[in-house]
Amino acid sequence: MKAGVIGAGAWGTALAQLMAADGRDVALWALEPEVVDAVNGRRENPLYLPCIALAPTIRATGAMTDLSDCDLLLVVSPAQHLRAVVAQAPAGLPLVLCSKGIEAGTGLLMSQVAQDAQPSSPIAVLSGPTFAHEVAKGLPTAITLACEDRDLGQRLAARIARPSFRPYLSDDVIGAEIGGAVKNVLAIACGVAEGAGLGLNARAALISRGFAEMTRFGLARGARAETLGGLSGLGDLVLTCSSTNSRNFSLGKGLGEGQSAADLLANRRTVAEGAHTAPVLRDAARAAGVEMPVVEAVCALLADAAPLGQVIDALLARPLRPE
Ligand SMILES: NC(=O)C1=CN([C@@H]2O[C@H](COP(=O)(O)OP(=O)(O)OC[C@H]3O[C@@H](n4cnc5c(N)ncnc54)[C@H](O)[C@@H]3O)[C@@H](O)[C@H]2O)C=CC1
Ligand SMILES: O=C(CO)COP(=O)(O)O
Repeated sequence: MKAGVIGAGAWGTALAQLMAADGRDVALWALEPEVVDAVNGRRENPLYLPCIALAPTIRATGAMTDLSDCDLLLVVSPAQHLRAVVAQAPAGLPLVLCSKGIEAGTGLLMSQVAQDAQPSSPIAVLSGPTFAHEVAKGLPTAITLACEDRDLGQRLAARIARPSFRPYLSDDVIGAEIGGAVKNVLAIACGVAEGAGLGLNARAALISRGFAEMTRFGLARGARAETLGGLSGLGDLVLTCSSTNSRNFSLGKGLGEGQSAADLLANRRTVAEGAHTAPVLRDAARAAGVEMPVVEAVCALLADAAPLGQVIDALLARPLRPE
Protein backbone atom coordinates (compact mmCIF):
# COMPACT_ATOMS: atom_id res chain seq x y z
CA MET A 1 0.00 0.00 0.00
CA LYS A 2 1.14 3.54 -0.59
CA ALA A 3 1.18 6.33 1.97
CA GLY A 4 -0.57 9.62 1.25
CA VAL A 5 0.71 13.02 2.39
CA ILE A 6 -1.58 16.04 2.23
CA GLY A 7 0.39 19.28 2.02
CA ALA A 8 3.77 19.76 0.36
CA GLY A 9 5.31 22.45 2.54
CA ALA A 10 8.59 21.75 4.31
CA TRP A 11 7.15 19.23 6.75
CA GLY A 12 4.85 17.43 4.32
CA THR A 13 7.72 17.04 1.84
CA ALA A 14 10.07 15.79 4.56
CA LEU A 15 7.45 13.27 5.71
CA ALA A 16 6.94 12.09 2.12
CA GLN A 17 10.69 11.53 1.91
CA LEU A 18 10.60 9.64 5.22
CA MET A 19 7.72 7.43 4.12
CA ALA A 20 9.47 6.70 0.80
CA ALA A 21 12.61 5.53 2.62
CA ASP A 22 11.40 1.89 2.58
CA GLY A 23 11.05 2.00 -1.21
CA ARG A 24 7.25 2.10 -1.16
CA ASP A 25 5.16 4.54 -3.16
CA VAL A 26 4.04 7.86 -1.68
CA ALA A 27 1.35 10.15 -3.08
CA LEU A 28 2.02 13.79 -2.13
CA TRP A 29 -0.87 16.25 -2.56
CA ALA A 30 0.37 19.79 -3.22
CA LEU A 31 -1.66 22.97 -3.48
CA GLU A 32 0.69 24.67 -5.92
CA PRO A 33 0.94 23.25 -9.49
CA GLU A 34 4.58 24.40 -9.65
CA VAL A 35 5.36 22.18 -6.65
CA VAL A 36 3.69 19.20 -8.36
CA ASP A 37 5.80 19.83 -11.47
CA ALA A 38 9.06 20.30 -9.57
CA VAL A 39 8.59 17.15 -7.47
CA ASN A 40 7.62 14.95 -10.44
CA GLY A 41 9.98 16.52 -12.96
CA ARG A 42 13.12 17.45 -11.03
CA ARG A 43 12.67 15.41 -7.82
CA GLU A 44 12.87 18.54 -5.65
CA ASN A 45 10.69 21.09 -3.87
CA PRO A 46 12.65 24.34 -4.17
CA LEU A 47 9.72 26.38 -2.88
CA TYR A 48 9.51 24.75 0.55
CA LEU A 49 12.35 22.24 1.08
CA PRO A 50 15.29 23.29 -1.09
CA CYS A 51 18.50 21.28 -1.51
CA ILE A 52 16.92 17.88 -0.80
CA ALA A 53 16.94 15.26 -3.60
CA LEU A 54 13.53 13.57 -3.32
CA ALA A 55 12.98 9.83 -3.63
CA PRO A 56 11.83 8.53 -7.04
CA THR A 57 8.80 6.78 -5.47
CA ILE A 58 7.21 10.10 -4.40
CA ARG A 59 4.50 11.09 -6.87
CA ALA A 60 3.07 14.58 -6.41
CA THR A 61 -0.48 15.39 -7.44
CA GLY A 62 -3.00 18.21 -7.30
CA ALA A 63 -5.93 15.76 -7.25
CA MET A 64 -7.06 14.49 -3.86
CA THR A 65 -8.68 11.45 -5.55
CA ASP A 66 -5.15 10.14 -6.30
CA LEU A 67 -4.87 9.42 -2.56
CA SER A 68 -7.90 7.13 -2.35
CA ASP A 69 -5.82 3.91 -2.62
CA CYS A 70 -3.51 4.85 0.27
CA ASP A 71 -3.49 2.97 3.59
CA LEU A 72 -2.95 6.13 5.67
CA LEU A 73 -2.99 9.88 5.13
CA LEU A 74 -0.53 12.23 6.83
CA VAL A 75 -2.24 15.63 7.03
CA VAL A 76 0.38 18.40 6.95
CA SER A 77 -1.36 21.62 5.95
CA PRO A 78 -1.14 24.80 8.03
CA ALA A 79 -3.56 24.49 10.96
CA GLN A 80 -5.93 27.17 9.66
CA HIS A 81 -6.39 25.23 6.37
CA LEU A 82 -6.74 21.76 7.90
CA ARG A 83 -10.54 21.77 7.90
CA ALA A 84 -10.73 22.55 4.18
CA VAL A 85 -8.13 19.99 3.07
CA VAL A 86 -9.46 17.20 5.32
CA ALA A 87 -12.97 17.80 3.95
CA GLN A 88 -11.60 17.09 0.44
CA ALA A 89 -9.62 13.98 1.48
CA PRO A 90 -10.87 10.45 0.70
CA ALA A 91 -13.15 9.31 3.54
CA GLY A 92 -12.54 6.45 5.96
CA LEU A 93 -8.71 6.30 5.86
CA PRO A 94 -6.67 6.77 9.05
CA LEU A 95 -5.68 10.43 9.31
CA VAL A 96 -2.35 11.20 11.00
CA LEU A 97 -2.50 14.90 11.87
CA CYS A 98 0.90 16.62 11.72
CA SER A 99 -0.16 20.29 11.86
CA LYS A 100 0.40 22.28 15.05
CA GLY A 101 -2.15 24.89 16.03
CA ILE A 102 -5.63 25.78 17.21
CA GLU A 103 -8.36 26.76 14.76
CA ALA A 104 -9.25 30.46 14.82
CA GLY A 105 -12.94 31.17 15.21
CA THR A 106 -13.77 27.80 16.82
CA GLY A 107 -10.86 27.33 19.26
CA LEU A 108 -10.82 23.65 18.26
CA LEU A 109 -7.75 21.42 18.28
CA MET A 110 -6.81 19.74 15.01
CA SER A 111 -8.24 16.33 16.04
CA GLN A 112 -11.59 17.99 16.74
CA VAL A 113 -11.51 19.84 13.42
CA ALA A 114 -10.67 16.63 11.53
CA GLN A 115 -13.42 14.75 13.34
CA ASP A 116 -15.89 17.45 12.25
CA ALA A 117 -14.67 17.42 8.64
CA GLN A 118 -14.34 13.61 8.19
CA PRO A 119 -16.42 11.86 10.88
CA SER A 120 -15.74 8.36 9.48
CA SER A 121 -11.92 8.63 9.53
CA PRO A 122 -9.91 7.32 12.51
CA ILE A 123 -7.51 9.94 13.88
CA ALA A 124 -3.97 10.05 15.27
CA VAL A 125 -1.61 12.92 16.00
CA LEU A 126 2.11 13.02 15.14
CA SER A 127 3.95 15.78 17.00
CA GLY A 128 7.38 16.42 18.47
CA PRO A 129 10.77 18.10 18.02
CA THR A 130 11.22 17.62 14.29
CA PHE A 131 12.79 20.25 12.07
CA ALA A 132 11.77 19.23 8.54
CA HIS A 133 15.16 19.54 6.86
CA GLU A 134 16.79 17.29 9.50
CA VAL A 135 14.17 14.56 9.04
CA ALA A 136 14.52 14.84 5.25
CA LYS A 137 18.26 14.22 5.64
CA GLY A 138 17.63 11.12 7.77
CA LEU A 139 19.07 12.57 10.99
CA PRO A 140 17.98 10.85 14.24
CA THR A 141 14.57 12.03 15.44
CA ALA A 142 12.02 10.96 18.09
CA ILE A 143 8.36 11.97 18.04
CA THR A 144 5.05 11.33 19.82
CA LEU A 145 2.35 9.39 17.97
CA ALA A 146 -0.91 9.80 19.88
CA CYS A 147 -3.98 7.70 19.14
CA GLU A 148 -6.90 6.77 21.39
CA ASP A 149 -7.21 3.38 19.65
CA ARG A 150 -4.14 1.49 20.86
CA ASP A 151 -4.22 -1.18 18.14
CA LEU A 152 -4.42 1.41 15.38
CA GLY A 153 -1.70 3.45 17.12
CA GLN A 154 0.62 0.44 17.13
CA ARG A 155 -0.04 -0.28 13.46
CA LEU A 156 0.59 3.35 12.53
CA ALA A 157 3.77 3.51 14.64
CA ALA A 158 5.13 0.44 12.85
CA ARG A 159 4.22 1.94 9.46
CA ILE A 160 5.87 5.30 10.20
CA ALA A 161 8.98 4.18 12.13
CA ARG A 162 12.31 4.18 10.30
CA PRO A 163 15.81 3.31 11.58
CA SER A 164 16.45 6.96 12.48
CA PHE A 165 12.83 8.02 13.15
CA ARG A 166 11.31 6.72 16.39
CA PRO A 167 7.64 7.30 17.19
CA TYR A 168 6.72 6.93 20.90
CA LEU A 169 3.12 5.81 21.32
CA SER A 170 0.63 7.65 23.55
CA ASP A 171 -3.15 7.65 23.90
CA ASP A 172 -3.21 11.31 25.02
CA VAL A 173 -4.25 13.00 21.77
CA ILE A 174 -5.23 16.29 23.42
CA GLY A 175 -1.95 16.48 25.35
CA ALA A 176 0.12 15.93 22.20
CA GLU A 177 -1.83 18.61 20.34
CA ILE A 178 -1.69 21.21 23.11
CA GLY A 179 2.08 20.84 23.47
CA GLY A 180 2.63 21.41 19.74
CA ALA A 181 0.27 24.37 19.55
CA VAL A 182 1.46 26.20 22.68
CA LYS A 183 5.19 25.77 22.06
CA ASN A 184 4.93 27.78 18.84
CA VAL A 185 3.69 30.82 20.77
CA LEU A 186 6.43 30.40 23.39
CA ALA A 187 9.06 30.11 20.62
CA ILE A 188 8.02 33.58 19.47
CA ALA A 189 8.67 34.85 23.00
CA CYS A 190 12.14 33.28 23.05
CA GLY A 191 12.87 34.81 19.65
CA VAL A 192 11.92 38.21 21.06
CA ALA A 193 14.40 37.70 23.90
CA GLU A 194 17.10 36.86 21.35
CA GLY A 195 16.30 39.80 19.07
CA ALA A 196 16.16 42.27 21.95
CA GLY A 197 19.46 40.98 23.37
CA LEU A 198 17.93 39.97 26.70
CA GLY A 199 20.40 37.12 27.21
CA LEU A 200 20.33 33.39 27.81
CA ASN A 201 19.01 33.66 31.39
CA ALA A 202 15.90 35.29 29.98
CA ARG A 203 15.52 32.53 27.42
CA ALA A 204 15.78 29.81 30.08
CA ALA A 205 13.26 31.69 32.23
CA LEU A 206 10.84 31.92 29.31
CA ILE A 207 11.20 28.22 28.53
CA SER A 208 10.56 27.23 32.18
CA ARG A 209 7.76 29.68 32.89
CA GLY A 210 6.32 29.05 29.43
CA PHE A 211 6.28 25.34 30.20
CA ALA A 212 4.40 26.14 33.43
CA GLU A 213 1.82 27.99 31.28
CA MET A 214 1.59 25.07 28.84
CA THR A 215 1.09 22.67 31.75
CA ARG A 216 -1.61 24.79 33.43
CA PHE A 217 -3.52 25.16 30.16
CA GLY A 218 -3.05 21.52 29.17
CA LEU A 219 -4.21 20.13 32.52
CA ALA A 220 -7.27 22.40 32.39
CA ARG A 221 -8.11 20.89 28.98
CA GLY A 222 -7.67 17.26 30.10
CA ALA A 223 -4.07 16.65 28.92
CA ARG A 224 -1.77 14.45 30.98
CA ALA A 225 1.31 15.98 32.64
CA GLU A 226 3.65 13.29 31.30
CA THR A 227 2.60 14.06 27.73
CA LEU A 228 3.30 17.78 28.24
CA GLY A 229 6.71 16.87 29.70
CA GLY A 230 7.47 14.55 26.76
CA LEU A 231 8.57 14.92 23.15
CA SER A 232 5.47 16.73 21.91
CA GLY A 233 5.54 19.28 24.74
CA LEU A 234 8.80 20.09 26.50
CA GLY A 235 10.90 18.40 23.79
CA ASP A 236 9.48 20.55 21.01
CA LEU A 237 9.51 23.63 23.23
CA VAL A 238 13.25 23.28 23.82
CA LEU A 239 13.92 22.72 20.09
CA THR A 240 11.97 25.67 18.77
CA CYS A 241 13.00 28.05 21.56
CA SER A 242 16.68 27.66 20.77
CA SER A 243 17.18 28.01 17.02
CA THR A 244 16.58 30.44 14.18
CA ASN A 245 15.72 27.32 12.14
CA SER A 246 12.32 27.76 13.79
CA ARG A 247 10.05 30.12 11.84
CA ASN A 248 8.30 31.06 15.08
CA PHE A 249 11.58 31.86 16.85
CA SER A 250 12.70 33.91 13.82
CA LEU A 251 9.44 35.85 13.79
CA GLY A 252 9.96 36.68 17.47
CA LYS A 253 13.57 37.68 16.78
CA GLY A 254 12.33 40.20 14.23
CA LEU A 255 9.87 41.59 16.78
CA GLY A 256 12.65 41.81 19.36
CA GLU A 257 14.81 43.73 16.88
CA GLY A 258 12.03 46.30 16.61
CA GLN A 259 10.34 45.31 13.33
CA SER A 260 6.55 45.53 13.26
CA ALA A 261 4.46 42.36 13.34
CA ALA A 262 2.48 43.57 10.34
CA ASP A 263 5.66 43.90 8.26
CA LEU A 264 7.02 40.55 9.42
CA LEU A 265 3.78 38.71 8.66
CA ALA A 266 3.05 40.40 5.31
CA ASN A 267 3.61 38.29 2.22
CA ARG A 268 5.36 35.40 3.93
CA ARG A 269 5.11 32.10 2.09
CA THR A 270 6.02 29.84 5.00
CA VAL A 271 3.81 29.51 8.05
CA ALA A 272 4.61 30.76 11.57
CA GLU A 273 1.78 28.95 13.35
CA GLY A 274 2.32 30.71 16.67
CA ALA A 275 1.11 34.01 15.21
CA HIS A 276 -2.28 32.44 14.41
CA THR A 277 -2.51 30.36 17.57
CA ALA A 278 -1.54 33.10 20.04
CA PRO A 279 -4.82 35.10 20.15
CA VAL A 280 -6.97 31.94 20.07
CA LEU A 281 -4.92 30.42 22.88
CA ARG A 282 -5.10 33.63 24.93
CA ASP A 283 -8.90 33.72 24.59
CA ALA A 284 -9.23 30.03 25.47
CA ALA A 285 -6.98 30.47 28.51
CA ARG A 286 -8.93 33.50 29.72
CA ALA A 287 -12.19 31.61 29.28
CA ALA A 288 -10.80 28.70 31.32
CA GLY A 289 -9.41 31.02 34.01
CA VAL A 290 -5.83 29.94 33.25
CA GLU A 291 -3.08 32.56 33.63
CA MET A 292 -0.72 32.71 30.62
CA PRO A 293 1.29 35.95 30.98
CA VAL A 294 3.96 35.03 28.41
CA VAL A 295 1.26 34.19 25.86
CA GLU A 296 -0.50 37.50 26.69
CA ALA A 297 2.79 39.35 26.10
CA VAL A 298 3.29 37.67 22.72
CA CYS A 299 -0.25 38.66 21.74
CA ALA A 300 0.42 42.30 22.65
CA LEU A 301 3.54 42.34 20.46
CA LEU A 302 1.83 40.58 17.54
CA ALA A 303 -1.00 43.13 17.67
CA ASP A 304 1.55 45.98 17.82
CA ALA A 305 -0.50 46.96 20.90
CA ALA A 306 2.39 48.13 23.10
CA PRO A 307 6.07 49.02 22.75
CA LEU A 308 8.51 46.17 23.36
CA GLY A 309 10.11 47.76 26.43
CA GLN A 310 6.72 48.22 28.07
CA VAL A 311 5.72 44.57 27.43
CA ILE A 312 9.00 43.30 28.91
CA ASP A 313 8.74 45.61 31.94
CA ALA A 314 5.16 44.49 32.58
CA LEU A 315 6.19 40.81 32.55
CA LEU A 316 9.05 41.46 34.98
CA ALA A 317 6.89 43.59 37.30
CA ARG A 318 4.26 40.91 37.89
CA PRO A 319 3.66 40.14 41.59
CA LEU A 320 6.20 37.70 43.05
CA ARG A 321 4.74 34.23 43.46
CA PRO A 322 5.74 30.69 44.43
CA GLU A 323 7.13 28.51 41.70
N1 LIG B 1 8.48 22.77 9.04
C1 LIG B 1 8.67 21.99 10.10
O1 LIG B 1 9.81 21.72 10.47
C2 LIG B 1 7.51 21.43 10.84
C3 LIG B 1 6.20 21.89 10.61
N2 LIG B 1 5.16 21.35 11.32
C4 LIG B 1 3.80 21.80 11.09
O2 LIG B 1 3.37 21.38 9.81
C5 LIG B 1 2.36 22.29 9.30
C6 LIG B 1 2.74 22.69 7.89
O3 LIG B 1 3.96 23.39 7.97
P1 LIG B 1 5.09 23.36 6.84
O4 LIG B 1 5.04 22.08 6.10
O5 LIG B 1 6.35 23.74 7.50
O6 LIG B 1 4.57 24.51 5.85
P2 LIG B 1 5.45 25.58 5.02
O7 LIG B 1 5.53 26.82 5.79
O8 LIG B 1 6.74 24.97 4.59
O9 LIG B 1 4.57 25.79 3.73
C7 LIG B 1 3.31 26.43 3.74
C8 LIG B 1 2.28 25.40 3.36
O10 LIG B 1 1.01 26.03 3.40
C9 LIG B 1 0.26 25.55 2.29
N3 LIG B 1 -0.87 26.45 2.03
C10 LIG B 1 -0.86 27.78 1.79
N4 LIG B 1 -2.13 28.21 1.55
C11 LIG B 1 -2.93 27.13 1.66
C12 LIG B 1 -4.33 26.91 1.52
N5 LIG B 1 -5.15 27.91 1.21
N6 LIG B 1 -4.81 25.65 1.70
C13 LIG B 1 -3.99 24.63 2.00
N7 LIG B 1 -2.66 24.77 2.14
C14 LIG B 1 -2.14 25.99 1.97
C15 LIG B 1 1.28 25.52 1.17
O11 LIG B 1 0.82 24.77 0.09
C16 LIG B 1 2.43 24.86 1.93
O12 LIG B 1 2.25 23.46 1.95
C17 LIG B 1 2.32 23.45 10.30
O13 LIG B 1 1.22 23.29 11.15
C18 LIG B 1 3.61 23.31 11.09
O14 LIG B 1 3.50 23.80 12.41
C19 LIG B 1 5.34 20.37 12.22
C20 LIG B 1 6.60 19.87 12.48
C21 LIG B 1 7.77 20.37 11.81
O1 LIG C 1 7.45 22.47 14.80
C1 LIG C 1 8.61 22.57 14.42
C2 LIG C 1 9.68 21.69 14.90
O2 LIG C 1 9.20 20.67 15.72
C3 LIG C 1 8.97 23.63 13.46
O3 LIG C 1 8.95 24.83 14.11
P1 LIG C 1 8.65 26.19 13.32
O4 LIG C 1 7.28 26.03 12.73
O5 LIG C 1 8.76 27.27 14.34
O6 LIG C 1 9.70 26.31 12.26
